Amino acid sequence: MVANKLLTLVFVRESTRILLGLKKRGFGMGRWNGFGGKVESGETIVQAAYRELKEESGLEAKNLQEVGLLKFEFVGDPQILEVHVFTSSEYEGQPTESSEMKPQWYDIDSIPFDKMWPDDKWWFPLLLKGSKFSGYFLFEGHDDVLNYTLEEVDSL
Ligand SMILES: Nc1nc(SCCc2ccccc2)c2[nH]cnc2n1
Repeated sequence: MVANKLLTLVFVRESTRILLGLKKRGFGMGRWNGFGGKVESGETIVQAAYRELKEESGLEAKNLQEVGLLKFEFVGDPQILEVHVFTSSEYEGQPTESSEMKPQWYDIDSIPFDKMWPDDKWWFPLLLKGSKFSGYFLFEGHDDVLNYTLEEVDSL
């Protein structure tokens, strides 16, 4: 059994808009996404979520809530990405460009799905309506989802 790679993904949400970041390099470069990254040894998943948001956006979240668990498998790659998705509605600071991400507010009615990971269009509506969700996506390359499962859950 290959150990999953633990990752975090944080979306800061206001009533009518959500903060996304344009990934400037590395995995997912050129796509708008939430803020996140690897869980380092010696920190919890939640601590990693706070840390990565601060590092990548300049924002200090005050109330992270875990809302989703997503697993991504890529054909030919034994490592499965296990992404813990969080939202925050209270934060301090101003969105600040980092080496990794260029932040921008998007109205929740005009999310740029064509410039995001292809799976997002399926689970983002669940995030926006406040559901908790769990999903698995099998990718071939970074653009094609071969199959997926996605369900709303009562608890993660
Ligand atoms: N939205 C979304 N995000 C990711 S990776 C998120 C976790 C991450 C990884 C590396 C740096 C920062 C954040 C995805 N992978 C496959 N589909 C996907 N959809």
